[in-house]
Amino acid sequence: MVDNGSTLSCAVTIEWLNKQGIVQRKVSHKKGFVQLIRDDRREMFVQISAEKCSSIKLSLKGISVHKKFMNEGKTSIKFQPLNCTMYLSNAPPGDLLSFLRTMFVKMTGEKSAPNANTSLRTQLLSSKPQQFEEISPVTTIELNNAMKKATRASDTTPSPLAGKKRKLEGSDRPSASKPTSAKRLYTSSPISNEPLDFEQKEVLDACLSGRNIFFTGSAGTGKSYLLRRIIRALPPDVTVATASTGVAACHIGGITLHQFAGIGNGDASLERSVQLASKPVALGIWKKCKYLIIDEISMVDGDYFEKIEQVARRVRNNEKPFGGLQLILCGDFFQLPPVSKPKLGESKAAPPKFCFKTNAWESCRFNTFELKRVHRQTDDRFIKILNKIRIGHVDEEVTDALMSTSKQTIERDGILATRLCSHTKDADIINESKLKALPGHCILFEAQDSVPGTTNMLDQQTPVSSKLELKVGAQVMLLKNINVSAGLVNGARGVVKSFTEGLPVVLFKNKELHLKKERWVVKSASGGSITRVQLPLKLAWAFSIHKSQGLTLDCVEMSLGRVFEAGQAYVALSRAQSLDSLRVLDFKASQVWANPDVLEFYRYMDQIRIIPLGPKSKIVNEGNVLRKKSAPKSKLYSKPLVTIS
Ligand SMILES: Nc1ncnc2c1ncn2[C@@H]1O[C@H](COP(=O)(O)OP(=O)(O)OP(=O)(O)O)[C@@H](O)[C@H]1O
Ligand SMILES: [Mg+2]
Repeated sequence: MVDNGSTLSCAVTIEWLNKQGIVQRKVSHKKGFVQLIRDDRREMFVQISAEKCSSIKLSLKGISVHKKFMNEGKTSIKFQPLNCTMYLSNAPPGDLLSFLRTMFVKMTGEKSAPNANTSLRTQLLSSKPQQFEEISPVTTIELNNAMKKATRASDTTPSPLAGKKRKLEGSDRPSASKPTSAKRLYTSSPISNEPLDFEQKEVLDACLSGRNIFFTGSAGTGKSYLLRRIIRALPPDVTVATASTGVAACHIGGITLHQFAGIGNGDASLERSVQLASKPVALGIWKKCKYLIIDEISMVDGDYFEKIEQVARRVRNNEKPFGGLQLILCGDFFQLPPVSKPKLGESKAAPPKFCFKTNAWESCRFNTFELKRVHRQTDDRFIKILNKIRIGHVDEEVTDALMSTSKQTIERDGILATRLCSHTKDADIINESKLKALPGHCILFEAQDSVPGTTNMLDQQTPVSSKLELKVGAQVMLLKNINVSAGLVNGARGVVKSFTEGLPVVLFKNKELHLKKERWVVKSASGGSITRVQLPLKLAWAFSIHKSQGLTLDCVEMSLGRVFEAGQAYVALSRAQSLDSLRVLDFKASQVWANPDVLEFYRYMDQIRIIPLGPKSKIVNEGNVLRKKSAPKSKLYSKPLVTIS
C-alpha cells in the first residue's frame, strides 16, 4: 500500500556476521513488514515484523544504504555498529522510494531535534520503559531542508544514506543526464513530482485492492502515466508489465504481451500453445506472476486474448479466469484496433476482433473506470472537438475548427511540422528524401547493443533505431525526457544546428541542447535485461499514425485523405497539444468514423453515460465500420455524444 513512507511491505532478510565475516544468524521473511519508529530519545530505529514472529528493532545509527536497485524494488541497509545487513526485496518501487526518502529526511533533521541531546545516563537512570512511536509523515519543510543539506554536502560529506562505495549510479553510462540514485530519492518522488489527479488516484487504489481493473479514457487523460505509477506500487517480482506493441511496452518499462505469453503469434492450437508456454522459462514466468498489466489493450487481438486466458488456466493449474492472475488493463478502444491480416488463402483481412467481445473478457468481470480529465490539451474547445471526433461525430463546429488550421503557420525557429501519414511507407519515403535533399554530409550514429543478434528485436522494442543518419538541418524528435521543466521531453521537436565533438547540437523551442547517447533497457522474457545505447533522436519530417499512438507531439500537420481504420484520424489529431500547433491540410467529415462495436461497448459501460444516437442520425453500417456520410447538422448533434464532466 502507498502510505506516508514510514512503512513498507516486502521480502526481508537480515544477516548478522561475526568478526570473521561469517554469517552467524539469519532471519528471512517472504512477507515482512518494515516500519520506521523512534524512541523517547528520538533515536530512530527500523522495526521488522512478520506474522507469527517476534519483531526485531535495529538502531539506524551508523548505517549505509545501497540504493542502486531501488527502482527494481531492492535495497540493502548495513548497520555498521551491529555488524548486520538487512536486504529488502520485492518491494513496490514507489513505496521503497518513499520509505528511503522518509528515512533520509527524518535522519537529516534529527540533529536539530529537541530531545536528541538527552544524555544516555539520564535515559538509563529513568525508571520509564523505553517507548517507541511511529515516524510522522514527511512535511514539505523537512523535505526542502533535507534537499538543501544534501545539495550543500554533495560530493564532500557522505549522506546518512550514502552507500559504502558512493559511486554515482550511471557514471559508467555514456550520458551524464541520468540522475544519481540519491537525487532520484527526491526528484522521482511519487508525491512531489508526479501528482495524480483525483480520478487517477481512485484507479490506483482499486488496482491495489486486488480486483481485475480495466481503465479507459480519451487520448491524453494520462492512462500510460497512471500505469507507470501503478507498476511502481506493485511488488516487482510478481508483476509483469506488458503492452500490445514494443514501443508502448518500452514506454512503461515492460515487455510485449507476446513475449510474456511465449505462445508465438497465438495461431497454434490450444494444446500446442500450452506446450509452448510450458517450456521452462515461459512456465517460470507464468507461475510466478500475480499481476498482469497490459497497456494499449485496444490493439490486442480478441482471439489472442482468449487463447492466453485458456493457456493461463492450464499452465497455472487454476480454473479461475486467467489462472487467478489479477489483470490491470488500460487503453482506449476508440483509438487503433488490432492489426488484422488476411488469413492464408484469403485476399481480405477479417474485421478486427476486440478483446471486449470475448468470453475471456466477460469472465474477468472487470471493474471499469473512465478517466475524464484530459492532461495533454488544456484548451476546452479543442478537447470538446477531439471528444466528438473520438466517437465519430463531426459537426459544423468540428469541421470549421479543423479546416481553419489548413493554412496556419506553425513552424518556428526552423522547426518544421511533423507530417503524420496513414501509411508507414509514405513516412519513410518523406524522411529519406528530405534528408537526402539537405546539403552536406550525413553522419551515421550506430547503436551499441549489449547482446549480439538482438538488433531487430531492439528496433521493434525501443523507440530508437540501430542506425540514425543526421545532417545539419535535419528535423528531429527527442525520444527521452531530458529536462521536463525545460520542455525537453519525449516528443519535443527540434532541428540539428551543428555537430560538436561528433555529437549533434539540436535547437528545440528556444532551447539548444548538446545531445549525448542514452541507454534503453529492454527486459527479455526470461527476466534478464538487454540494453541499447543510441542518441535519443529520430528523423521527424514524417511519422506513421500507427507509430504515433501514445505520443504527445509539439507541432504536427496531417493529410487524412487515405486513412483506412476507424479511430485513425482521432489518434492523429489527438497527438497535438493545441489547435495552434496543428495543421490539417484537407479535412473532410468522411475521414472520421468510430467502430460500431466500440460505440456499443462504451454505450453499455457502467461509468460512461452516452446519450443515445437519435433517429435522425445519418449513420450507416458498412460491414463492421460505422461511417458518417455527411456532417450532421441537427440540433441533436450540436451536443457531444459523450457527456464530459
Ligand atoms: N496527473 C497528471 N498531472 C500532470 N500531467 C499529467 C497527469 N497525467 C498525465 N499527464 C501528462 O499528460 C500527457 C498525456 O499523458 P499520457 O500519454 O499518459 O496519456 P494517455 O491517456 O496514455 O494518452 P494516449 O491515449 O494518447 O496514449 C503526458 O504528457 C503526461 O505526462
Ligand atoms: Mg498512452
